[in-house]
Amino acid sequence: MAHQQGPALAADHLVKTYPGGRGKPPLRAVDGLGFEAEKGTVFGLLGPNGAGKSTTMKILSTLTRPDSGTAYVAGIDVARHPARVRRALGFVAQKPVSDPMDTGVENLVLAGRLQGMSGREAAARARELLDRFGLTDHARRQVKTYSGGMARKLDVAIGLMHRPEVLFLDEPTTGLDPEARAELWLELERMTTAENLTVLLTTHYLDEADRLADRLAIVDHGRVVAGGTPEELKNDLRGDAVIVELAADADPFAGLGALQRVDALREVGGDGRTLRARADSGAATLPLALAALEAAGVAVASATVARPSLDDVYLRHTGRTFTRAQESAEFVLENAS
Ligand SMILES: Nc1ncnc2c1ncn2[C@@H]1O[C@H](COP(=O)(O)OP(=O)(O)OP(=O)(O)O)[C@@H](O)[C@H]1O
Repeated sequence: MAHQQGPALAADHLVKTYPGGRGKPPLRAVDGLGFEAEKGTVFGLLGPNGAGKSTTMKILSTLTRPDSGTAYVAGIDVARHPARVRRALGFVAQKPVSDPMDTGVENLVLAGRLQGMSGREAAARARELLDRFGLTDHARRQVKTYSGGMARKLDVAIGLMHRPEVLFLDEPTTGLDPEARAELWLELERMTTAENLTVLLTTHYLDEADRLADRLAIVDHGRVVAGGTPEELKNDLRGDAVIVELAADADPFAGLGALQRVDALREVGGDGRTLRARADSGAATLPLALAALEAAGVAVASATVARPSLDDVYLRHTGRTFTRAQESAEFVLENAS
């Protein structure tokens, strides 16, 4: 099924607006978004809840149509040949697709049969995938007895039954405990190599994007605000982050003023009692920052120096920390329900 020349995934100027409903204005969930992913790589769409990642994935997987823009999967135009696109991709949605009353192997074989595989072919592929995901010993147990991590692995295996060229993973580790997340990361890394897959991954976990994605796009309000390899994005920031947590009774504005007067600090900003800045050498600059705060009478609770993280990249490009963006997205979701 070698369809394509050029990138395995390409999206250009995608726009998608949802009707508002109940007197609310329409919502532009995707607003001119574009990216390209090379064959055999993992491409990450990183953004907080509501940034437009799932909608982008739905457009690329033909589940919804964009208002405008183009998208290609495995070199196939999504708008013109949706059935061919669906054959070329595997989709692992946020919600489980397996039937909890069926066994693992039954779920896999059914998925294969639905994709047009013969019974024998489906059984062989199921065995192969159960082995790859370490589920062979649990193959004949009902899925309702599986742990969250095992059920997620089965979902990924179901998405792979028909040997897709491209696998879409929508927030694959949401809801898993740290151990299960780490194990799934390992499996995903092994699998992408073994199957020579191109993977499109959405995530709101910075560490997941950092670990799994060869390249990523940071998505905010339906747009790509920055793109590159995780290393490139972090290196672009140059220098260390200096983070100062002020004492409960300290005045954050006085703290900001004091840090802004330290020559070696740049990009000074604050979020409540947390003040952040960048410095070429964090270790050398931290004492100067603390001295400036002390001279201004601003009490400090703790101070840290850190190498640039994707959180810093996000802050640089969106003006807010990822944690804050995620919290406000969760607040909106809770109040909408
Ligand atoms: N079918 C729909 N109808 C109306 N609004 C929708 C619909 N689907 C998504 N939205 C809204 O569009 C915006 C983008 O949602 P989307 O699910 O694409 O974001 P996301 O980055 O994937 O977030 P999440 O991690 O929560 O899935 C959100 O504000 C969401 O509420």
